[in-house]
Amino acid sequence: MPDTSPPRLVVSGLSRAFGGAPVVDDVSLEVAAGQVTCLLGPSGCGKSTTLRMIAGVDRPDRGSIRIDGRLICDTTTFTPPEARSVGLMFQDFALFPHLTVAQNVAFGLGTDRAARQRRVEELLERVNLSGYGPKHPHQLSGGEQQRVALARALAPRPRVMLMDEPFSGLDNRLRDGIRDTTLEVLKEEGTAVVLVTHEPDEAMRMADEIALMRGGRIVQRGAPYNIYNKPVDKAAAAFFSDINVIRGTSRGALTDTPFGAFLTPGFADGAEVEIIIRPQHLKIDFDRGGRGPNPTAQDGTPARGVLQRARYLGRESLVDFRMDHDGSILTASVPGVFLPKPGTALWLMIRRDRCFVFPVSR
Ligand SMILES: Nc1ncnc2c1ncn2[C@@H]1O[C@H](COP(=O)(O)OP(=O)(O)OP(=O)(O)O)[C@@H](O)[C@H]1O
Repeated sequence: MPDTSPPRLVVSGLSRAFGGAPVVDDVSLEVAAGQVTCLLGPSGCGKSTTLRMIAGVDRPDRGSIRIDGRLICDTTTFTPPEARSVGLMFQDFALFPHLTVAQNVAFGLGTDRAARQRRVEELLERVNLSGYGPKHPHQLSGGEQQRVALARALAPRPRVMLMDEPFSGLDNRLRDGIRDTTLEVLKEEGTAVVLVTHEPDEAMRMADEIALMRGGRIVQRGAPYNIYNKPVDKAAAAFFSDINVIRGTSRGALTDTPFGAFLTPGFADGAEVEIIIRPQHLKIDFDRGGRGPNPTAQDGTPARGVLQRARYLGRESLVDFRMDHDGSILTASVPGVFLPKPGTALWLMIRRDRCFVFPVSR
């Protein structure tokens, strides 16, 4: 039987202005039980304000919020935060220092002692901290404290979990492991999650769906694969990685470039376009006595450039070229170690299936 129950969380047309300046502008979201939606965007784009309205610590000027189909907030209704069944986790999550780990986790639970104890043990096991119950927060590492905070937030079985940059206070080396543990626990608990982050890697790692925000609006929503591979515009592409931009003019639905002609359907004759390509989708070939490889349907025509700088970053090498045709700099990334000397002439080709074409943005 198809599931006809409403999504766990439905946010419709949420808007908020401060001093007349819109900060959140017509934001809509649906999050199903067991799903993680990441609000992703640069600092100041309105992510935290959106989260605060869902939490009930701020009120929207317009729009509505529903949990399990129940209206908890619109311009006339306001359910207080503690009655929303919402769990919160923020960057500066503070455990109660005078309480033990077990008491921290049990904090929001009811009065049935045995049930409390069962839930605390269950959660400490889930976050791999069985046996830590009697310790105090100061005896724990930052990562362990973070896991206790997660257990505490999840203990009352919130219908929706709201997380604002929950990992940003942690050491880089700890982060990936804690992200994975957190995701596993959230999935086991089956709660709907809205996670705010400004880090694309974190969103790609955690999210079932990414809502990309800019200037208070959601500019694109979708699975990480789609957001990365079908960005709505140049800025959306650039948010996830360095990009290369090649400009041209569309004629007869084609744009001629030193890398051959690109299909640019839907553009009027004379329209200026930008062809966007990520560094990992540039292919490099060696110079064969002043010539590159032969053009192919997939990679187009090679164009010659002179290596300016090559850097080894561990997993890959990043190589900057000054292109012969116009002196522009293009950046290619190559898996592993690739460190030719500056001044080396090489040929670049562009993976046609990996390009995005947009109107010129000024
Ligand atoms: N209570 C407030 N009064 C006035 N301005 C506010 C208030 N809260 C937020 N703002 C402003 O709204 C804008 C968006 O803030 P918000 O915290 O939602 O952004 P964000 O995307 O979460 O960014 P960050 O990652 O830096 O927190 C900012 O310009 C901020 O200064």
